[in-house]
Amino acid sequence: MSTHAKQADASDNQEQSQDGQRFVYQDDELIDKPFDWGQLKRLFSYMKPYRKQMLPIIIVMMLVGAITKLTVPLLIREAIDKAIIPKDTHLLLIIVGIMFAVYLIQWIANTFRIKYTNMIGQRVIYDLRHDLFSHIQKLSFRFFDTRPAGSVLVRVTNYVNSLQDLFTNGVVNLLIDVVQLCGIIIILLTYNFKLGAAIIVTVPIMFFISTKLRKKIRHAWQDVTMKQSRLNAHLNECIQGIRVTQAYSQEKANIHFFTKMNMVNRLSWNRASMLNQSFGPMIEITGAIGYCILFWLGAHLIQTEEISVGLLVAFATYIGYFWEPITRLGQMYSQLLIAMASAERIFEFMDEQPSVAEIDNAKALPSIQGHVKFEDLVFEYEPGRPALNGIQLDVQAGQSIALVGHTGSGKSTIMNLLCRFYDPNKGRVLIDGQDIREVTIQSLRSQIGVVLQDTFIFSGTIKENIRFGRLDATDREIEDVAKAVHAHDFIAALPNGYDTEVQERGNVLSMGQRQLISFARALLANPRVLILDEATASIDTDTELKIQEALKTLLAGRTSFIVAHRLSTIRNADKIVVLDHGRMMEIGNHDELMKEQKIYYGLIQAQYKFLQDAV
Ligand SMILES: Nc1ncnc2c1ncn2[C@@H]1O[C@H](COP(=O)(O)OP(=O)(O)OP(=O)(O)O)[C@@H](O)[C@H]1O
Repeated sequence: MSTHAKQADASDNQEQSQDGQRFVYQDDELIDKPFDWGQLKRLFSYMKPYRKQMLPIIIVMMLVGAITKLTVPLLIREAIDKAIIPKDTHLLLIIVGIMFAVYLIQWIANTFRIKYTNMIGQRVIYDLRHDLFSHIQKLSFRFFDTRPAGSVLVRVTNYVNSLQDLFTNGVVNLLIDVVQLCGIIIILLTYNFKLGAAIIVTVPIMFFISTKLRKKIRHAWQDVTMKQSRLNAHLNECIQGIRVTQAYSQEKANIHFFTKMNMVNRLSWNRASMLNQSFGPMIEITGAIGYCILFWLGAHLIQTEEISVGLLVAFATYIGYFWEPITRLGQMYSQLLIAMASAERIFEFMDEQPSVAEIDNAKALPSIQGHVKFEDLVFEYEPGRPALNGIQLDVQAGQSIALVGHTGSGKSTIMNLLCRFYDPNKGRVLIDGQDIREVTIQSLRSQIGVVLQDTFIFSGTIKENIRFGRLDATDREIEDVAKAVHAHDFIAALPNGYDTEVQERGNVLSMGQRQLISFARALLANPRVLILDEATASIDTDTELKIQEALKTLLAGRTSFIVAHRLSTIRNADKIVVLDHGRMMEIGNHDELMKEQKIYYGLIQAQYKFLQDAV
């Protein structure tokens, strides 16, 4: 990034943070890097599968298109010199006929070329996006911990899109332009070296203007894109947080901030578009210089009978042809740089290895009984800040364990390690005596059910949301599990029952309803080990009772770990583990721990007091 751009950017960001103090957006750096051939090669490897089927057709069509285009001025010369001036109507008709045929061939060639380049372009983009998405799906939690969802999203959508142009037009246009430009230069120099050489002088000037000005224009458009993505990020945040905004009456402040961003966006667009508009006239002026040289020198050469009038007109037509490939070649370079930068960001994600990886000879975990053992676990999300320290726990198959402790004490982290979303820094997690790092991730996770506090409901029907637990479940099985967890009644009362569409994140459902659906989902999966992060939100007594009943069904016969908030759940647990700052402080059942009158006792006392105060 240039110093100027950096400064502008920094001051911009600062301005925004000073203004709002709330919204500060991190931008990807401006794209201005040296060309990376390795990256280009990797990118083009995506064209390999289509190399044999489509590329030959495209190249032939491209050559036919370029050659026919270059033939037209020569036909004009023939027409003027041999038919129009000598008044040979018959020959003129023949030449016009040939010209028509040439245009027809050119049109057919271009149509096919565009069709096939679009096809290749679309397929390459499809493959690239597919690979990127599949890879991201496999990445570990650590990856998502450090990246906002927005930045992942932008790479899968915007950056992949920005490569589309390169594959659909860029590459083929580059070849066409080079062939066309070389063809014109050869023709000009062959037909009249003196006149040809004089006109060609304008080529480097055009090229210089094109690349120099284009660079400025490119930066200006990148600035527009950056401002727009900030605007998008802000818009997204505002819509997601609209309830909080309205609850705190912050609409005015938000509108004010948005207006400023909108204005900055408009100004940057104005600048880019002004620069863009100045480009055309500058190239035209250079073209005009070419015409002046042509007509001045050309007229002289006609007088000395070195060239014919027809050739002069043909040369004038060729000058007209210069401008298109030169402009495009200038554009192409910046397009390539942008594409390379996008590719770099895409490949950066693709090269990211899941931090939780399978060992080479990982075997499938056989059907488990559910005996879980944590051996001296130590875990840090960030170096030097242990989230868990010396966790030692032996859980027999079928036991239920309640994990309690203050917020941030490490309850969810234990669950994360059991599911192998992270690997411990020290120690082991064993299931039925098997170290979970030695088995395949799929075989491990498929035998562990997880019900999270923030129940995720996908867009789709209620039925499909429950089926997420086991994709081959029948409708009957879905209804059975829903009945077992007491979700059937409320689902049946919905307008379309099990086929009712729920929007993204299940906004139309209440917290309790969402929980019941996630219980049904987990019950359908029928795992031997179940992890349950209880929702803290208080719900009405009726739903609370339903959830308790549902929980009984869900937990029966399974090894379960519950981040427990409800007194009823805690009381019924076989073992209660009390955590504090990542350490296990107490372990025992409710009565034992109450007798000890230590941390657990204090927590329960506090909860009772809270409940009593609330009544
Ligand atoms: N993804 C993460 N990256 C870095 N630190 C994290 C991450 N997740 C949790 N932590 C830290 O690890 C510690 C334990 O967090 P954990 O989520 O296990 O606590 P918890 O007991 O489940 O809390 P709560 O009851 O609030 O959910 C906390 O200090 C937290 O700040």
